[in-house]
Amino acid sequence: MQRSAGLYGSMIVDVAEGEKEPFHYDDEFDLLVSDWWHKSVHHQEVGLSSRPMRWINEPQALLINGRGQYGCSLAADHYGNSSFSQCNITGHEQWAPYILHVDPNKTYRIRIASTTALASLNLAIGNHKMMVVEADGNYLQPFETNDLDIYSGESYSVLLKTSQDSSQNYWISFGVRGREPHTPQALTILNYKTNSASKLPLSPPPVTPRWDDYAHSKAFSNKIKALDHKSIPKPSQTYHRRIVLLNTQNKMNGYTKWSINNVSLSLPTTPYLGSIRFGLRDAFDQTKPPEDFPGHYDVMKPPVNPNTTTGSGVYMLGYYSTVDVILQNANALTENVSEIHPWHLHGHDFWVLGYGEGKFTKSDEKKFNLKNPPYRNTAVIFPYGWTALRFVADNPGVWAFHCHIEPHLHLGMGVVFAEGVQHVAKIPKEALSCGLTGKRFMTGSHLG
Ligand SMILES: O=C1O[C@H]([C@@H](O)CO)C(O)=C1O
Repeated sequence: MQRSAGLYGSMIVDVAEGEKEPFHYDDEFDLLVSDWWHKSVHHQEVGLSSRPMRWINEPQALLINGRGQYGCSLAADHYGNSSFSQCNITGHEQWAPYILHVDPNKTYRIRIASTTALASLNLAIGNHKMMVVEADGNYLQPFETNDLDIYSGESYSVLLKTSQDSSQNYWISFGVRGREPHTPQALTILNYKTNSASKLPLSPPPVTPRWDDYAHSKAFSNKIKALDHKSIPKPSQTYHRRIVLLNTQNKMNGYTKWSINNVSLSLPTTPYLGSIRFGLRDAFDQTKPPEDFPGHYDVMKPPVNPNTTTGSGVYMLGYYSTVDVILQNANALTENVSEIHPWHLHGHDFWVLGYGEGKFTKSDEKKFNLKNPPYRNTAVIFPYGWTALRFVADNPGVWAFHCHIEPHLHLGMGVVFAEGVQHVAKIPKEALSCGLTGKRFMTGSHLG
C-alpha cells in the first residue's frame, strides 16, 4: 500500500542517441495521475485486513501531478448546476492545478501514466482529439481518439495538435470508469498562451463516458495495435505452456481475499530470489501453484465454495520458453458484480493477444491477434471476460504478476513467476539480508 501513500514518480526513457522516434513533436508534457484518500494508508490497510473487511471505498479526489482540489471545483459557477463552489485560486496553492501552457499550431507529446490505487480513468481534452502513439514504452499504430481509458499501471503517449481557436482555453479532464464514481473529475487547463491561464473555457469540461459503458472501454482496447517497428519483437506464433488464472474474490475464516485459482498470494518473509538461487526450501511453499481451475466452475456466478487458501508457491518457467497466460475474470462474492482488474507483469513485456467474453475455451485461440498485438506490461481484464497474454521467459529472475489495484494486491491478487534464476549474474547483498537468507549469509564478517 506504499504507492497509495504517495510513493511514486515517473521515469522517462529517451531513445538512444542517434535514433529517431517514428513521430514528430515540438514539445512535451507529463501527466502523472493518481487517486487520493483522506484516511491514512495505515487506516486503510488495517480495515482491509480486518474481519469483516472494511473496504477503502472510492477516493476523495483525483490528482494530476500530485495536485487536486477538494470541496470546490475549478469549473463550478461558470456553467451553472454544480454542487460545488468555484475554487478560489491564485496559482501558488499546493492544490493549484498543473496547467499546460501551449503555443498555437504546434504538436505536443503528452506522456500520461496512471499510478492510481484503485481508479480506472478516462482522459478527454475539450475540442481536441488525441493521436495515441505509444503504450507502456512501446510504439503503437497511431490512432485518433476523443477520449482515452487509462488503467492503473499503464502509460501512454498522445500527440496533441494545438489547432483550435487560440483565443480560448480548454479543459483537460480525468473521470472515473469501471466503478460507480463518487469522485469528481480531475481538471486542469490547456492554456493557449495567447490567453491568460485563468480565463475559463467556453464550454463545461468533457463528460466522462458512463462508468459501466464497457463497450466503450473494449472498443478503445481493441484499437490498440503494435507499430511495425524494429524495437518491437513479433509475437511468437506458438507457445510451450499455457497457464489459466481464475480471478475470484473469496473468504478465508471470515477475512475477504482475492485469489488466483483459489490461492491468495501471501508473500514470504525471505525474498524469493535468494531462496530459489540457494535452494532454501523452507522459505516458501514448494507445491506448484495450479495451472488451471476446475472445468465446471461457473464464472458468471459467485463462488459456490468461497473458501480460499493462502500460498506463496512459484510458477517456475522454462528459461526462454514461450508462456501463455489466460486471465479469466469471474463474478465476485456479490451476485451480478464482476470488476475490472489491470494486471501488471514485472521484468517483461507481453503481447496482448486478445480479449473475450465469458469463459475461455481452446477454440477462442482462433480470435488471437498474432499479427500486430500490442506489446505492453499491463493489461486489463473486463468483467466476466478473459484476456490472453503471451511472453518469452527470457529475463533471469523472480517476477511478480499482479492486479495493479493496491488493495487487491494487498488482499492476495497476484502470482509469482521465476525463470533462469541460476543465470542472475550477481545478487546484491541487500537482496539477501532478510529472513532465512539473512540468517544464512549475513553473519559475522559478511555483516556491514
Ligand atoms: O475488493 C473489493 O471489495 C469491495 C467490495 O467487493 C466489498 O465491499 C470492492 O468493491 C472491491 O473491489
